[in-house]
Order: sequence, then C-alpha cells, then structure tokens
Amino acid sequence: MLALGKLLELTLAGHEPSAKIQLTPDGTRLRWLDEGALEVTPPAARDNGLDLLLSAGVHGNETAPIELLDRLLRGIARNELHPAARILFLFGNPEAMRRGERYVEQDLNRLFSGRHEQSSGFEAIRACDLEHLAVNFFGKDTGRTRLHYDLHTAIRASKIEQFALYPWQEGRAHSRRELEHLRAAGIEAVLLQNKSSITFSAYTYAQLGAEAFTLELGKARAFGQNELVNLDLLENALHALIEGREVISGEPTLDGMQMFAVSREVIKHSDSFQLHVPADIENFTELEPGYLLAEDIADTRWIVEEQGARIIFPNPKVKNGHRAAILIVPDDGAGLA
Ligand SMILES: O=C(O)CCC(=O)N[C@@H](CCC(=O)O)C(=O)O
Ligand SMILES: [Zn+2]
Repeated sequence: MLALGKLLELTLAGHEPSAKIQLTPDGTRLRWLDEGALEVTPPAARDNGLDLLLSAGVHGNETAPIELLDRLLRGIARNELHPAARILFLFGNPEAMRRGERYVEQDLNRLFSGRHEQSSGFEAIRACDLEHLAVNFFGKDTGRTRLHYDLHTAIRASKIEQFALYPWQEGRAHSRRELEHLRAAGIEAVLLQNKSSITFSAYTYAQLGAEAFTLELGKARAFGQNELVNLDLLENALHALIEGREVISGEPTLDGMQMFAVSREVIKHSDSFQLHVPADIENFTELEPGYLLAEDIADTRWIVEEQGARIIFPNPKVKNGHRAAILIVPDDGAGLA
C-alpha cells in the first residue's frame, strides 16, 4: 500500500511523510497537505464534479469515525476503491487523538466561523488551519458540488444511535435529497438547526456553501473498541459517494428517519449552573412540560415548556458560555426543499 494511505498512523506518530504526493495504479493522486490532512484527486476522466470533505477526530476520543476514515483511505491507497470524487480527508485534532481526549485546551468544535480569532492556543490555531484547508479544497466559484460530513460519536448512550445535525443559514432550505442519502446511509434521525453555530459543519455550510452535517455515530470509545458501533450502511454509502455510484438503491425515502427541530440550546452561564438530569440519561430521552431542567446564576431556571421535548448532549461540565444541552421537538419536515 502507498505510504500516504497510512495517514492515521503518520498522524498518531506525529510524522511528516517524506514523499508528499503519491499516485495509485489507477491514476488517483494522494497529496499530504498538513498534519492529518490529505487530498485525493481522481484522474480527470473519472472526475464526477463532487468535492467531498470527510472529517473525523475533531474530538480526539471519538475513534470509530477515525477508524472509518482510515479504512476508506487505505482502500483508495490499495487501489481497491476508485474515486470519482475529489476528497479531503481531515483528522481534526491530532494532538487530542494522540492523548485519547476530547480536546487538549478547549473544544475545537466551538472555534469556527471566526471564534478562533477571539482565542489563542493550540485548538484556536488548528481551527484556523482547518478553515483554510476547507477553503482551499472547495476553491472559489468552481461550480462543483460541495459536501461535508463531519463524523463524531457521542459522550453518552442514545435512544437513537446514529443521527445528523443539519446546520442553518438564513434563507436556505434544508435539502430533502441530502436527507434521503443519509437515510440510505443508516442515519435514523436528523436535528434541523434554526440558528447559526460555531461548529466545523456550520462553517462549511454557511461560509463555504457546502451541504454539511455533523454525523453522530454511536458512543465514543477508545481505539480498537468499536465493535458495537455498526457503520456498515454509512461505509457502503461512502464507498458509493467516493466512486460516483448512486447511494440510494430503490425509491428515495425518508421513511424511518425521525425529524426534529432544535427548540432551545441550554447555555451554561456560570459555575453555579446545575443540570437536573440523571447522570446516565440517554440522548433523546423525553422530558415532560414543567420539568425543571437546569438552574443557573441570578435565579435563572430552565423549565421544559415544549410538548414532546427531548434532550440531546446534556453536559454540565462544559465551559461557561457553552451549550450544556439541546432541547429538541418533533418536526414535520414541511420546510425541506
Ligand atoms: O455527546 C456529547 O455531549 C457531544 C457530542 C458531540 O461532540 N457533538 C457535536 C455536535 C456538533 C454540532 O452541533 O453540529 C459537538 O458538540 O461538537
Ligand atoms: Zn464530537
């Protein structure tokens, strides 16, 4: 196999490869760009006009998606997968991956869309680098199709294991077609955002015009311990996207995909913040109207008012000013285009 196919090994070892460009026997070009960053260019005759950004390891301890990208890249480097799409593989936070931690100094996925400029340190620099890598990859007014899947796993167990968060931009409708692709890829639910955000997928969606999603793929575990995370459907769909084959076999459908809209983000404002949920609560647990969800400084109280509310990503340990939970409600998908 070509040495650049071992991007994960290189990244975990902190090694810069001596040969930065390699060609597979079928004429696919692999180009190492930076730590954890590798561009794949198909031969011109096979290029189908899709620019596909695949990222994982934005949180260093979310290993199942990192292992998935590693398998895809090795498949290309072994000449087993024959790309028709241009692809940018990104391992988001190499230092956190080496340490097996979510982040080193601060959460990388809260530093995009300009936030890194108001900050400093290791992750702020990396967020800036990742933005530049994405900008250069997608290029300017190329007329090509832009798609970004930012792959994650969740801290806690989920009643719905594999789900997508779909970013938001003023005046832009969420795409039914993209959701049909995700359904075929095994994604069981989608959370439609309704305000801008500072995550990586929100950046590529709103600033770079890509269709972009954060995909949550199960519970975070250490390298080599992901046998409970079944990514077969997603892996098949990614093979199809990479090789320019149709992702959906049969009639496109959203049947079986649950749709939710974000109702509120619970923001932790101070060290007095208290989240009143059991420590082992699962994502997508329903909360009744009237439930006192959280309390914070200055008698702030978060009480559930929504019918059919469910909670996602409850985490009282986030830094002040950050999201400590999301409340979602069922959505009928009427706003899809
Ligand atoms: O399990 C958790 O509490 C967090 C899982 C996670 O890292 N989720 C992403 C979602 C990004 C988005 O909102 O698009 C994150 O919090 O960064
Ligand atoms: Zn994550």
